[in-house]
This record gives sequence, structure tokens and C-alpha cells, in this order.
Amino acid sequence: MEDVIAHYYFRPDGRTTPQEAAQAIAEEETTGTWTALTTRQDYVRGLDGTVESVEESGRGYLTAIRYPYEIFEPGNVAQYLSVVAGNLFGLGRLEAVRLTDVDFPESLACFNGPNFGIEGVRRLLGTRNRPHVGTIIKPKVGLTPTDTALVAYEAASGGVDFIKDDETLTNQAFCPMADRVEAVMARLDEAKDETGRQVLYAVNISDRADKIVERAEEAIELGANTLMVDVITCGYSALQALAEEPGISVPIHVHRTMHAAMTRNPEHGIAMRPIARLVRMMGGDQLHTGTVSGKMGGNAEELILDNRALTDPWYGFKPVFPVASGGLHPGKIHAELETLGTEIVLQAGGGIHGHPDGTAAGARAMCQAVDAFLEGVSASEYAKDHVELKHALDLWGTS
Ligand SMILES: O=C(O)[C@H](O)COP(=O)(O)O
Ligand SMILES: [Mg+2]
Repeated sequence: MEDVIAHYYFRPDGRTTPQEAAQAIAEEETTGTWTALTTRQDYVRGLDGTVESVEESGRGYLTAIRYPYEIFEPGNVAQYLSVVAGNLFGLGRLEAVRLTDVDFPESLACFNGPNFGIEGVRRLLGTRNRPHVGTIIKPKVGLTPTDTALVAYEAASGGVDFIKDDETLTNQAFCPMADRVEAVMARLDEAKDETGRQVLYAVNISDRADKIVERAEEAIELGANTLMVDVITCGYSALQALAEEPGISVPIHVHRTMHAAMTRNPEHGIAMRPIARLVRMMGGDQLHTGTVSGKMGGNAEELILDNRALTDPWYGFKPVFPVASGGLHPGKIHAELETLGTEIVLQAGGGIHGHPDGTAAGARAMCQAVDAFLEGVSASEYAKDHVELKHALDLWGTS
């Protein structure tokens, strides 16, 4: 069986050579500890980790560590993470260490992957060759089910493909999930009668591990046509449980709230790429990966590679829709599409519900910005005869 190769950036402390630091990772995550062991039988040596390479990079070093196949329990993602992203982050001999990527062999990528993926989601909406436009209902918490549904209706009337709850909205007293799903789906049916267009609504079913599948099933029974899960706070195995449940027959939209605690520091933590791979293996159909121009910052070169981890051919897993979200508005659409391509979901919360003429106009302005790009025209030019786009650009500008 093939082994796992994990890639790290690291900076050793002043008393440790780069080779020793890499070796410390390999030992800590396999058969070693801080001192020699009297219990280390010879046969255990076969499970030792190996430092494959160490090379200088910027202020630190890059290393590839080989972890033997046998130390992994196939199909147990929590256990995989405890090896490739475990104690090593706290080792005092490393001032900083960041997991940048993981090569999982096919034998350990033994998960179902996405049930829908990009093509499956496109099939539900009947779209081709264009990005999807989505919105997050704002304010992120506080609206009643009736008002949430009204905002959803207006966004659907204005032309969005996709509507989602925000990451902090689950089943609070001010907006119980069951009432919300029923109200939103009823208003989306109305919008569909008027526009003829199907819109997906991802209800946030994030919950404790032993309840999440039940909550998802309840949402689907009430009419939900998409689910959303906060994968970092709920855990990868929660996503796996949802994706593998036969009764769950709708796409799963994956939010990554809390990721920046791991991904933001370029020298320490976990890069987005391994997270993207895990989400794809576990069965997410859409995943937030970031923007090139939005409010959350981020590195465009890394983002392109993160998105490719979702969309490049990989062990037969369906490609996952990358989602650009966080501070987008119509004036930023050109930059996003130019850099990230059109196989993407472009989401705006404030950039739709903050439009001076309201949510429906905000949705139209986002769609017009996409149309402008697809027609090869600048947003400013297109705005000359598209009033909603004009008002958006007047308020927010084009950068
Ligand atoms: O969940 C998200 O992606 C954010 O709520 C985006 O909101 P914004 O478009 O208002 O920044
Ligand atoms: Mg949000």
C-alpha cells in the first residue's frame, strides 16, 4: 500500500538544524517521542516516519514527510488529522510550522466524495458555462422566519441562483429552523411561479455530532433543497455522516468559519489546500475558499491552487464548486472571475442587501456584473444601461 506524504513549511528554533526539526515532526507523529524508548521493539521500526526532503524557502524550509500507510486507520478522518496535523504544531524545536498539502494515496481516500459536485448542482439549476450568483441572508442573525423568507423571495426575484443561511444562524429562538425552512421554501415556490427559475436554499443544520443527521433529515422533510454545514466547528466526520446518509439527497454547502485561526498565518497552521482535499473526500458539494478582492484578504496564487484541489481530476471524486464569499459586491465581480474563472459561486451578503434600492435590485446588479464579464464588457460600461448595476457602482465603486 502507498504511504501518505505530508508537506510542511517550518522554521526551526535557534538550536535545531532544519534536518533535526523535520526529523522531530516525523518522529512525533509516528513512533517516537522526545527521548529514546525502552519499549520500542524492533518490529515497530517499520512504522517510522521518513524525512523525504528539506529545502530552503523564504525565512524557513519546506519538508516532505512520509508516513507509512499502516499507521492510518482507513476511513477514520479524525485519526488521519491526528497524524498529519497533530502534536507537531506545538513542538518547541519549531518556531513555526504549517501543513501546506497532503498526498493521500487512493487506498486511504476511501470515502464517497461529493454526491452532486459542480455538475450535480448545475443539473438542479439548469445552468452551464456561467458562475452561480448566491447570497447570504443578512443581517446574519435576528430576522424572524417571515422576514428571512421575504429577503429570500426578493433575492430570488432579482435573479440569484443560491441563497444561504449565515454561519451563526442555526436553530435559535428568534428564527427556529423548522419555521424558517417552511417559510423560505414557500416564498421560493412563489418566486419560481413568477420567474420560472429554481433557486437553492442552503439551511444551516450545524449541530452536535449525534444530532446533525437528524436535523438535516428534518430540514429535508420540511422542503429544504440544500444543506449547509460549518465544517471546521462541526468536524469533518459530521460532513462525512451527512454525505453518506442515504436519506440525504440534496447538495451540501460547506462553510469554513474559524478556518482563519489555522489558515491565515503564512508560517504556522494549516493551509486551505489540505482542508479543501478533506472536504472533497468527505462529500462537500460547495466549499468557501476565499476571494481575491473581498473583505477577508488572502493570497491569489494560493487560492487558485486551493480551488484546483476542488476541481482537478482526483481519484474519481466529483469536482466541488469553489465559493468566493466575504465582502463581494458587483464592482468586484470582474476581478474575481478574471482570476478564478467561471466555475465558481459568487456570493454577496452586504453586496446585495446593502444595495440602495433593496435586495431585488442588489441581486440584479450582481447578475448584471456577471453578464458584463461574460459579454467582455467592463462593469462601468455595462452600467450605462443597467440602472441597478449603476447604483451599486455609484455606492461601492469598482475595486
Ligand atoms: O458567510 C459569508 O460568506 C459571509 O457572511 C459573507 O458576507 P458578506 O458578503 O456580507 O461579506
Ligand atoms: Mg457569513
